Amino acid sequence: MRKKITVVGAGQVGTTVAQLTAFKNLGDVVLIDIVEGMPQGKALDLQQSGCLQVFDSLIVGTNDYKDTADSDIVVITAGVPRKPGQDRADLLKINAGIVKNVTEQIMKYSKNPIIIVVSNPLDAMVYLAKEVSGLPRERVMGMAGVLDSARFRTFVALELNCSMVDVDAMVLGGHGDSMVPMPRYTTVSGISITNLMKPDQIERLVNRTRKGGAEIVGLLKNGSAFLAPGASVVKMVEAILQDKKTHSALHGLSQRGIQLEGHLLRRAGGARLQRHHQDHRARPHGGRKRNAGHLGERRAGHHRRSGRVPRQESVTATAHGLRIVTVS
Ligand SMILES: NC(=O)c1ccc[n+]([C@@H]2O[C@H](COP(=O)([O-])OP(=O)(O)OC[C@H]3O[C@@H](n4cnc5c(N)ncnc54)[C@H](O)[C@@H]3O)[C@@H](O)[C@H]2O)c1
Ligand SMILES: O=C(O)C[C@H](O)C(=O)O
Repeated sequence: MRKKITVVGAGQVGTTVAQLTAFKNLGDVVLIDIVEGMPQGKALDLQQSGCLQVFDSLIVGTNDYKDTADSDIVVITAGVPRKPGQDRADLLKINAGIVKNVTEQIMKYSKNPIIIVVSNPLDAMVYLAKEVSGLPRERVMGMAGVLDSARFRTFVALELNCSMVDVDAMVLGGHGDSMVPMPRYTTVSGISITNLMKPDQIERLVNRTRKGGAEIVGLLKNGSAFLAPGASVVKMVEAILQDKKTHSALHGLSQRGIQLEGHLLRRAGGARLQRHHQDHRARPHGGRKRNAGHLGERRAGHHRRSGRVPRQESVTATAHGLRIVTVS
């Protein structure tokens, strides 16, 4: 049976996901949006590239959730992107309504899909989709780890003037300024960048990675990144459908089942939040202060050496005074 991949939201990210999914022949694609005619037009356009790009995936554009029935994977990109000067969290109210509605519609027609959430603020939207769908946590995940790691890899490769393919990077934590790039476990052909770069160089790249999305929003002025995000989603789709067991799948799946304590509650008001006073920043070159980035790095390092995939990583995001628990 051919796999069925539904992409909700036929905007910038959704269209890129549909196109790359088809180009890689990963299965049939359903592209759904609330705007009438638009997903149909894009689907037809994409279908007509099949004989040129050599794929035989069937591409359906629709506004009707019946067409999404029995999807194996559903990618949720529906929602508003941020504008320059906005934080991802500013999208929470509007996108929470959209993601809730989309998840309810999806679950009417697909019993046991794997959901990959893209809409921002990512961690909160993953949590919402998991709660609304009622699916087990391993079937609801967000796309961010793959993208954030790809950005770190790119910046390292550009800095060292080496091939991006030789760079392996790890970024843990939520998709925001509190993300934790891990320099000691970021390598070029197996050599840690802490042996290849000066501390201030690394700090610059870590900060650029954390602000990677905002940098592109500032340049585009009307919308946010979509090419690397689309490619990141398709990397995850491919890893899942082909059970690739690659570490880049781990990056993606490390976002799986994120439980974001307090983010939604904080907006709802009145919730008691866990506040942590530790500095959340990763400290690539040590220092006496133990912080969340360091602890996360250590734990991940231990698991890497022992060959085990970390079952659970805790990362403290002091930016919002919240505790994010990432379960993989
Ligand atoms: N997780 C990440 O790393 C990452 C990366 C890039 C973008 N994003 C987020 O993904 C979202 C989409 O970004 P984009 O650039 O594709 O935006 P876009 O505006 O180009 O596309 C969004 C699409 O969603 C559609 N939509 C809105 N409400 C809908 C609904 N109820 N049902 C179906 N479709 C609906 C819109 O009509 C539009 O076509 C944004 O929230 C953005 O912040 C996240
Ligand atoms: O920055 C954004 O708002 C979009 C996305 O989260 C990204 O990191 O590119």
